[in-house]
Amino acid sequence: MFQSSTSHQKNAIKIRISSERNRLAIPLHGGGRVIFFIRVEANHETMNTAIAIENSDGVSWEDELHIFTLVATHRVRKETIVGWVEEKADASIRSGVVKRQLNATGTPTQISYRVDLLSSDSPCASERRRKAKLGSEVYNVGAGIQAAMKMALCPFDPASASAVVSVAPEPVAGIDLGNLEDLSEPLSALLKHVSIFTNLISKLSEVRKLATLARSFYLMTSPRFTPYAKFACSILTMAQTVANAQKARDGQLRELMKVTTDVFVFANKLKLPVLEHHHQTVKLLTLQTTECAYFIRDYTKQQSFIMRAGSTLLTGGAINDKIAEYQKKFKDLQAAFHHDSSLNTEIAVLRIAERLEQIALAAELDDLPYASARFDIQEQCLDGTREAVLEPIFAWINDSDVNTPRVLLLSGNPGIGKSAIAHTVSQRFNQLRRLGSSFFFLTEQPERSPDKLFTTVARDLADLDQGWKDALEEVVGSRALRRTASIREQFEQFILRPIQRLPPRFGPVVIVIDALDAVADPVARHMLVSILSSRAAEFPSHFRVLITARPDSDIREAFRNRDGIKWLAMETLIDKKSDLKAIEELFDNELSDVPGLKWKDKLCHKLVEKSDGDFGWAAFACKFIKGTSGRITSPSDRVRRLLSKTKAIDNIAHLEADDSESESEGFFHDPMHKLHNIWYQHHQDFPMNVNAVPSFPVPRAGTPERWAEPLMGPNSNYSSQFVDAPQANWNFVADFAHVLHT
Ligand SMILES: Nc1ncnc2c1ncn2[C@@H]1O[C@H](COP(=O)(O)OP(=O)(O)OP(=O)(O)O)[C@@H](O)[C@H]1O
Repeated sequence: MFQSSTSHQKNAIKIRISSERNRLAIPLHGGGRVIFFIRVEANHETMNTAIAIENSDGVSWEDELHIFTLVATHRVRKETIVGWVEEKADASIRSGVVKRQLNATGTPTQISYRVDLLSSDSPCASERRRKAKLGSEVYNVGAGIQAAMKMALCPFDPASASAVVSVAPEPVAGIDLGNLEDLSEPLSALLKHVSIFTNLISKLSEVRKLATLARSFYLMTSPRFTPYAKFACSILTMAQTVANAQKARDGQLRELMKVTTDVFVFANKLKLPVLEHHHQTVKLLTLQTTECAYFIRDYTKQQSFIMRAGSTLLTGGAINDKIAEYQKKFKDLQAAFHHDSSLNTEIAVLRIAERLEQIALAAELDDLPYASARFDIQEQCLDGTREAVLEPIFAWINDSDVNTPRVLLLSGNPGIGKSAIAHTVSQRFNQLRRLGSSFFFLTEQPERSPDKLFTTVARDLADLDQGWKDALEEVVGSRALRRTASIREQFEQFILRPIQRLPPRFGPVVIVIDALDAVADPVARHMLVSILSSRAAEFPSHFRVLITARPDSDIREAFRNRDGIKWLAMETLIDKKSDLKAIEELFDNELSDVPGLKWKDKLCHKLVEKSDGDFGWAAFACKFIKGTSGRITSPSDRVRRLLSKTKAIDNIAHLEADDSESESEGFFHDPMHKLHNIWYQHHQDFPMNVNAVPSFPVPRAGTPERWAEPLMGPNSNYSSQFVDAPQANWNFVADFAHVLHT
């Protein structure tokens, strides 16, 4: 094992490991596929190299590890240590390739490795510099614990970060600020145990998923532990970097980390069935750790934050009280494991609980128009799906860099799954008590109108945060103002003004606005799009506003190349392979019990292929196959029916014709959805002229001919409705008719 000397600890060391060809003669037990990997241990942390498989040349790795100690392991069904080397990482081993005999193998086995000091222009060093310069670590939250560990353990190079190390501020009264370097050790230990825990509960999630998936597709209530544990790890990792880079100390914070670590050490010793039994406590533990991680990250990072807050409510006393509350919560959680009881309390969150001073006159917030337009737990992404889209969104939310764009536009074509993402993000941050507000526009629900957006957001924020409530009550002023219908005035008075009065906050506050494209009123839409795209920078740095929309031309134009805006196109993020796998799982769970349907049958697997990764279609297919009314009664016939038709929207009408009694609600039954899809299919652009379209009476069932009838026949009752429509609509009508006939 390499023993790192103190003098080397601050340097990044690269270890390149490769076995000597034909020399890794390790006795294999029991046959089967043998996988080799190298486990490296350093400072009580472990990590594995990529997997290698033996071939005629032996086994070799080309991997870079930025830590010091090394153990080689060999896995035959279960993990077995087949040999190791132990060595001091002194100058002698940095003189080129080193060959060593592995200890503890039956047959003499040699491996060779090289240890290099990283040059200052190596990717690792420049990556570290880049991140240090940004002042925060940007992590792909979902990339997994190993990645987080890798980043965390990349030894800190003071030279590369010195340009950005800030000078510790004067201590604020009541807060013991000293040398933060002292925090890196407890933080490291906490990170290690959170990471072990993440791996542990990922297995638990698997167990739970089986049970969950057996339930209805739409009812996804499974506790989603792993993402939070990953959050916590990633956020703690950021804190660790900052803790390394800055000079301060806080004994209480260290104590909090110790208490938290103790809980994880304890929890990590529990067996899976026990954790399964305590799933509510496990969930609370992961949520509480994430909340605590935000606190530790921002506390260690933002001395100026504390300075500014010092004069208000974030005095040392308030922070100390909160740390004590966090500690108590963790102790309660540990006790819940001990006493076989479950905790049903909410997590402790640092909020400004006391009232702002000098509030002139508290106004009645009920006067502010409010729309019930929040997220719906049943509309979330199917568990484990769309991680490739969710992860960059979580990383953006958790990025503590003050320059992070406040607004993220997630664009995507109709039915691609934008709203499902918006519901998922809302739900996850709601559980963390960090969802400021969520507003889902729906064409068919006009009460979710644009002139209620900002007032609803303002009231939701007031429910979340007493400080916001105070600030809002103070600024809303007269009744006339509270009832203003001007979107701009609402934004300025009910969002921006309270923001300016607020002291800084710990951790992110997330606001989700879904389906901006569904705002039909052109004047209101123009105003909303303009405000959201041009005034993003006025939100405070911990605000994250996620907006989803189809890529209509007005939205594209407004959000393109704007400061403070991040734009992700869903099409570029989707991982089709994993979508297909998730759809297969969905079909498996939904259809395997359907009487008379042999799910394992090739026919059914063709459904997966046919879905082409489209969750909307997959959900529709399940519903259709399980339907009990209509002319086609046998589920297998229904499958055949689905497979015999193209996936084009118009053929769903055909299916309905044969099964006219089948459920008529749902994704493909929404006439507006169909019309938008057909428009997009032909123009690759939005918007179509939505004003004329709602008046089009799309029959809920019928053959394509019947659908086309109102458009095609000059004497038709319906076609007269289009006589006054602008030319653009005639183009649309022509396209629509064309699609129906092809
Ligand atoms: N990851 C997912 N897991 C389960 N269902 C999904 C997923 N993604 C999408 N769906 C389902 O697919 C259908 C279409 O998704 P969604 O409404 O989110 O699309 P959209 O991009 O918002 O469409 P639109 O632009 O028309 O509003 C819905 O029934 C939704 O529940």
